[in-house]
Amino acid sequence: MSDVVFTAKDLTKTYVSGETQVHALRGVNLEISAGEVVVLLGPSGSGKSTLLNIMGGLDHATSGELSFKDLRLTDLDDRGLTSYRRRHVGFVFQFYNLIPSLTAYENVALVTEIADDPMRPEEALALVGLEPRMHHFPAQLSGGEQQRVAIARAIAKRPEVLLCDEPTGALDSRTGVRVIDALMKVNAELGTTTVIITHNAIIQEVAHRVLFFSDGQISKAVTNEARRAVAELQW
Ligand SMILES: Nc1ncnc2c1ncn2[C@@H]1O[C@H](COP(=O)(O)OP(=O)(O)OP(=O)(O)O)[C@@H](O)[C@H]1O
Repeated sequence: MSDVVFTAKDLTKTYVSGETQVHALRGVNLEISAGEVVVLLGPSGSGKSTLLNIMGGLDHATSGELSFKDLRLTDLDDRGLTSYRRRHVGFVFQFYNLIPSLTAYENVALVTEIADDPMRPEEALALVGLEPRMHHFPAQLSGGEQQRVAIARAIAKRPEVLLCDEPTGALDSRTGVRVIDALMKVNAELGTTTVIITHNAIIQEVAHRVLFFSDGQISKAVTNEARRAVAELQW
């Protein structure tokens, strides 16, 4: 796990609206290696989503540097970021944003039709344990199952990076565990570098590394010598 995928140096983000400035990131330095599972923890407003959005090419930093491998993201304009996002990044958000009139299979196929070297939708759905339900519509699936469809959709284009913002935020413990299980399986089988924001501190135990955020900075980084198996998680 020594190939570095992300490098951030003194990364800052300041939101300005009228007279008000919000310093969302105040000098973030980090390296994330290929295949790592990194969990971001920290109080509300500490800058986790801001960092994830900048890493995913959804937003621009104010100053500092951020690179994805040899690509300096902080030098790219909107068009460059869009192309980076399409080729390399999968996103999973708290709300699944599935299209209600399409089946699980069709929701995933929407992405595979426009990707360069995609998996087959059934392959992506099998990876998250949903092949038997692939012809169901979102309304016929539980919240956890819908989130697993969203994960299948995010990974079907074989992104190098999967960025997850509160993927279990809307789920109860049992279904949340299955979602984390699906993310860990994708990481193990495809080697997808995975960053997970969560308010659920238990989830840190499955990570290779945990970054604690406080007031726009990483206040502590902990490497887990022994990762806990997903089956042992409970909240
Ligand atoms: N578009 C925006 N405009 C202005 N301020 C913003 C914007 N987005 C985020 N902020 C502010 O930046 C700070 C960091 O927000 P961010 O969403 O990154 O925190 P977070 O750690 O992800 O919080 P949460 O856990 O609640 O999602 C907060 O003070 C927030 O209000």
